Amino acid sequence: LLINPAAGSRSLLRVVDGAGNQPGFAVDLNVTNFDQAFKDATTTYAIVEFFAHWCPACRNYKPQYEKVARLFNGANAAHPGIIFMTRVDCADTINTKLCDKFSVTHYPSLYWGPPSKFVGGGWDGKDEKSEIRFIDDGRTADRLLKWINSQLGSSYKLEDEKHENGHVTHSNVSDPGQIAQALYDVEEATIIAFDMILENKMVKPESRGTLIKFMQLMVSHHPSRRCRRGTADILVNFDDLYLSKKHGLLDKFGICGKEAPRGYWTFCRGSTNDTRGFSCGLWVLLHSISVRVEDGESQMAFTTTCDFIHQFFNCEECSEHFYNMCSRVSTPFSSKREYVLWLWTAHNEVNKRLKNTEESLKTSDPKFPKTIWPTKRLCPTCYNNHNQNEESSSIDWNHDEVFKFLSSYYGNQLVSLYKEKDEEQIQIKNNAVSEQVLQSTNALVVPAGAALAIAAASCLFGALAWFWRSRQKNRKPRRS
Ligand SMILES: Cc1cc2nc3c(=O)[nH]c(=O)nc-3n(C[C@H](O)[C@H](O)[C@H](O)COP(=O)(O)OP(=O)(O)OC[C@H]3O[C@@H](n4cnc5c(N)ncnc54)[C@H](O)[C@@H]3O)c2cc1C
Repeated sequence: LLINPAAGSRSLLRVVDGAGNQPGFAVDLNVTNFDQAFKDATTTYAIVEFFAHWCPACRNYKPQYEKVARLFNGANAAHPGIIFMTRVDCADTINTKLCDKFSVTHYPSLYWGPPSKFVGGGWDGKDEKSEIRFIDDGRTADRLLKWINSQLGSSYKLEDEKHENGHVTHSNVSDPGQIAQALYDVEEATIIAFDMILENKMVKPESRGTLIKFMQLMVSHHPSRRCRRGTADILVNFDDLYLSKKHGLLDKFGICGKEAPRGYWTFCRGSTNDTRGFSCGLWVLLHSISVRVEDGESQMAFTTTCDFIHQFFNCEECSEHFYNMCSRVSTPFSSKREYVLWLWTAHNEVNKRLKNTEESLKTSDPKFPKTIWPTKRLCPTCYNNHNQNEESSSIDWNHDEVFKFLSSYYGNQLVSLYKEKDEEQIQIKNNAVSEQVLQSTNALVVPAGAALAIAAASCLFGALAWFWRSRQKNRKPRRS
């Protein structure tokens, strides 16, 4: 029996069950590995199917369950990082006590909950507050997926396929719908960026302000709701966490909360593990912030991003080259359009440079060669001259169309797909954050961080943008 302890990771192993059946997508667990598997799971939710191998209905149910597990488990999952799908054979005597703990009375029985709640957990059907729930309508694949969709507010379909990087030669010229998958990558890139900053102890007195400003930008304009909220939580506690050197506490907070998936790349997955990933996710983060800022914030977003990349992106060549491009800007940006188009042009300058380097050194990802972007196929109207070769050194761009395209691609196509936490939890968090604000006396944190965090926790992001801007205008000079 095989089980990958990093249950949610990309390399989830297929399992051969005791009866020598074909490997499946659902992961077979037993009492010896049950707790560990859920401790290690990086998904937001888990499902456990309790079955008995002698039960004919369970044998018939297995292909149904597998159809759903295919969507969420394994290297080819269409929706990785969301649900860890498992099964336990209650007819195996070593599992008797485990099945008793979940009050399993008939087979198959399905349970749903956050992975951590299954660790040492159980279910007796009486505790209404239990986060583990009995799935009362999952008898076919269709019905189980419908039940899942009703929980998550999602619209997954049994036919969904992984955004397959390899199915066309030039994947980055293909399906515009793929960008919807990028939200998880943006979250992961955010987590990695902040992990690196902490691990490498990159926050110095001279770079602290840049980090705070970038986090403020994220609180208002990160496309992921849980990253906005996680960042707000950290900002509120920023002084405690950094000045008191309690860096370990940051793990407790999590820049994108604790539920954001780790170990997956979907939109940014390269054809090998050492291409794409983080740097692609970082670009998508920067673009998605750029299309969300207000006109009046564009210059601040530009300088903050330039400083952040310069001080915290620890690819030296990348950060220096990017900063050079920043330094060439002589007139302050007065509109979001200008900033969005500048970032797009800067990215294309990097693409152009890397295209030559990668071609000569043969280091490109064969399935993702660098191109001037967007290609004609992705945005035909971005090109004034439809006959012009995309490789041409001076493409006649229709900048209005490019701006429209970028605003949609990185804006409303890139949004949080998961369901909001329940209202009660938000309220608790909201109260906790408000408490912090009342107690805080730090001039920097209160206006810039805590106030944002309250709004973030309340999900009032429209109000937040207005509130923040008015604060920015009225902000008193910092205490030295
Ligand atoms: C700020 C920054 C500077 C970098 N500088 C360097 C460097 O100097 N040297 C180096 O070797 N690597 C550099 N990198 C890494 C490099 O740019 C790529 O991220 C990496 O090679 C992975 O490429 P990719 O194929 O995933 O596409 P990426 O270039 O990472 O792009 C990610 C996605 O963004 C979209 N995209 C592509 N071009 C544009 C555009 N012009 N505007 C908007 N969206 C676009 C595409 O959908 C693409 O798949 C830098 C990364 C960043 C974030």
